[in-house]
Amino acid sequence: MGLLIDGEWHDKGYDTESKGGQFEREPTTLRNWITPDGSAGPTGEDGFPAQRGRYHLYVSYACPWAHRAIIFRKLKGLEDIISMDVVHPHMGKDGWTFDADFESATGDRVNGLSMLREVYTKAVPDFTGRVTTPVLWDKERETIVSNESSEIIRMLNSAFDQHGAEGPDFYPDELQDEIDAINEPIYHRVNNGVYRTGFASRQGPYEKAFRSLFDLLDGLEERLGKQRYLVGDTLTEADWRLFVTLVRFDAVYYVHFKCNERLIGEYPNLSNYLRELYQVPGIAETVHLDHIKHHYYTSHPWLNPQGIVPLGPKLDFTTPHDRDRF
Ligand SMILES: N[C@@H](CCC(=O)N[C@@H](CS)C(=O)NCC(=O)O)C(=O)O
Repeated sequence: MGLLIDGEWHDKGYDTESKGGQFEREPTTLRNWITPDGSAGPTGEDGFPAQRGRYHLYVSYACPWAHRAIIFRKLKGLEDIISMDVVHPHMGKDGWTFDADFESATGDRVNGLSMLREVYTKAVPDFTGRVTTPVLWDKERETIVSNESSEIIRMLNSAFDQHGAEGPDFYPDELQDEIDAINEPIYHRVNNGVYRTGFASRQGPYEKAFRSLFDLLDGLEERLGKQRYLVGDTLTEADWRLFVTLVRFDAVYYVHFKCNERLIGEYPNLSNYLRELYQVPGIAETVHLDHIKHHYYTSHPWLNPQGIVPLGPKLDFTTPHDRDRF
């Protein structure tokens, strides 16, 4: 694992010690937007109009942030409109690579590169920052549109409506305030919270992140006992953002990140909700537990020095759920 500084690769992990043992995720910096007419979005520059065949997603099947983008590409019917390549699940001293010797890892079929960091330096030769997935690439301008998943999913949700996108609107105008309001704590305390728990390098920050995570999971369990989805009876972006963490939880976060107060399988509402989302047509094929387990258990040697990938647990998200009671 490492990062680019002025375009040069440095094999360096996360610096939690200078932050008192806390893990802090660095903000993403490449934040342009694809828009229907190519005008500028809320951040970044203009010149990225929605077009069939022009854009490409680089993803990891292991990564929850990339998983959001994979889900939106699938549910919005964009698979023939936006192409996609999948990195190797192991993130070692070179960071993400395009080695294709793992089931469903594709290599780089657009730029023919061997490491994801080369995609970054092709776009920004003096790039400084972590080399993260997902990356939304513009084949025409040969540059990165965005590496911020929360914004990529908003583009996929609405920018391609005139170019064959289908499926529901997961961020409808009338629910935006409520969606934003629930996304905020879920991002800090659950999506990023599992990382804050797992990457904490001192006891105090670990316990703080752990408590904040499970307090919110308890709150979500209660909320989902009263309504079908996070925002009433409409399946929205907020649910997909939570789903990607829940689906990894029992296989990885519970053990590897020491998030072990309770399994998701032990929460009646959260586990039924997780199964309902998993069973939405198209979603199961976006979930690659082999990539997920291989990535986490082999890519953080300070947490799991031998890199043994556990064989369990036995998980079955296809059994019936009870969410149609709402
Ligand atoms: N804010 C980014 C975060 C993406 C992210 O951190 N991805 C992880 C994989 S799960 C990554 O590529 N990490 C590489 C690193 O930290 O060096 C997003 O949501 O798109």
